[in-house]
Amino acid sequence: MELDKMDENDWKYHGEGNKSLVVSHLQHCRVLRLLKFPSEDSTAEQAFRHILNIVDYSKYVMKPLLGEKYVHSGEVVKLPLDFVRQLSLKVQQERPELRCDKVMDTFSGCGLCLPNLTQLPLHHLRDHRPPICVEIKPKCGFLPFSRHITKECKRKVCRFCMHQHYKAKVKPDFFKRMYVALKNLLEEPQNNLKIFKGGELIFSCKDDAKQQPELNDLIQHLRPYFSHSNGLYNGHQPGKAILNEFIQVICSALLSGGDSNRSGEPRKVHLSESRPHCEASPFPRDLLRNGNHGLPKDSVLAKILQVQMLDNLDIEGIYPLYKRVEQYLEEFPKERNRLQIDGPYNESFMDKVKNCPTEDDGSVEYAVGKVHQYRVAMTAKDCSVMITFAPCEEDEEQQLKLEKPRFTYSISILDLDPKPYEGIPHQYKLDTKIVNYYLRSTQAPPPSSLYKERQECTLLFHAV
Ligand SMILES: O=P(O)(O)O[C@@H]1[C@@H](OP(=O)(O)O)[C@H](OP(=O)(O)O)[C@H](O)[C@H](OP(=O)(O)O)[C@H]1OP(=O)(O)O
Ligand SMILES: Nc1ncnc2c1ncn2[C@@H]1O[C@H](COP(=O)(O)OP(=O)(O)OP(=O)(O)O)[C@@H](O)[C@H]1O
Repeated sequence: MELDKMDENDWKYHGEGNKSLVVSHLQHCRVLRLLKFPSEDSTAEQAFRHILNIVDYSKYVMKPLLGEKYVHSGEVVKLPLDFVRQLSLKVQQERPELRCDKVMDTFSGCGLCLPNLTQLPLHHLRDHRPPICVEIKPKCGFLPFSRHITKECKRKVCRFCMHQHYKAKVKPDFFKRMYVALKNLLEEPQNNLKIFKGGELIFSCKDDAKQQPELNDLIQHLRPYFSHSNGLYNGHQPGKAILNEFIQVICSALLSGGDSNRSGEPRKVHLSESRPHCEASPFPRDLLRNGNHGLPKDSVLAKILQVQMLDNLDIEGIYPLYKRVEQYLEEFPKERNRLQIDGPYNESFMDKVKNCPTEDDGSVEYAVGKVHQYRVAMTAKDCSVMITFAPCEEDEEQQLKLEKPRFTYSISILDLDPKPYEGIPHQYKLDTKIVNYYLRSTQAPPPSSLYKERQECTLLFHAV
């Protein structure tokens, strides 16, 4: 990619979230991630610093915690301003209305260049069928174990379920739901699930998607990849067989640990054996009944859960520590840099995350260490996982161990941006609102709404 010869016609709109907009190259397996801001009053300097922070945070903090193989930090590129402005005009009509409250950064001339993770590197492809990519957000579903928790319901119902209740929508949580969840995901129109084919979005459940997803269309897209399934179920429900196989492929990849095919039986990590489960979801109990309660140790989901669990004090335990840091900074404002409150996110920041004292000795160092850990956990609670697979030849190295057909695959974790220190008071208030709303609305509800709530918070199996 020659940065001085950038042409907006070589790029197309790929997707966006709350904080960034992504365009993909028409020929090369690259994307550009451009920041978005609430208005055009941010400075180029701020935007540049922000994007450098994103790369450093990914490289020095999240990558060592989550694993080299899953994280692609990308590189900051300086883009011609004219190119960025033209690009912004070009993509505007593609943007979902709900996301247009923010504008693309057209003033800093900076972007993040990353591999297009919806594609597979070309050398893997010896087949005419383009890669399929599934993107999910494995939101946090574990119950907090902190002694600082004041509301008993937080020990029984996970924040995820309560937040969904608060937002009146449902999102995926892989730790508890896996296979059944994927089925549910495909049918639930408000989830964070995207499916790409050859880099093109073919299925999206996100509420900002332009069209509602159509399961039958998805089955048609998937049919050529699972053609041997067509004869199953006596031909009555070939769509169901195809979806089942598709889900199996995704589950195998998510549980594979990247090298399970080389080391034999994947090792299990028993994360939930003696832990209580969210009462709003019957799924963990079902899993336990089947003895299937562990995640393989090196699997992407185990890695993410491990980092999410760095939040071991809960926001109720973190908020007083945040106030301790604030009080200290009021007295010693110059200490902000040494404590790396706003970065830089380098090895020294990582040291503070890793070597935070286990017991509160009343020091500001302890408070800062815990606040940093909390922010890292927040990032892991909001990241996305992309599983990209394509049919492969028998002798290819990284394969999913399925009888038939065989796929080559890659797994990546994306959206690993730092969560702002200033966001902690907001998180604290939000937590109170979520819990209070949950308590208010679940105390003595009419029978019909009780039933509805359980449906919303749990995973139910529906025939496809
Ligand atoms: O608060 P949550 O759990 O709803 O997560 C927010 C996400 O909503 P989701 O529920 O995943 O659709 C939200 O995603 P969407 O905008 O809904 O796609 C953002 O990721 C947000 O993070 P940030 O403010 O952009 O840094 C996320 O906020 P935080 O991670 O900062 O809480
Ligand atoms: N490297 C990549 N390769 C392919 N697609 C990508 C890549 N990075 C991002 N995307 C796509 O662009 C979308 C938006 O990117 P991203 O999640 O980073 O935005 P965000 O604004 O940070 O999200 P959030 O709303 O969670 O804050 C993703 O959901 C994904 O579909």
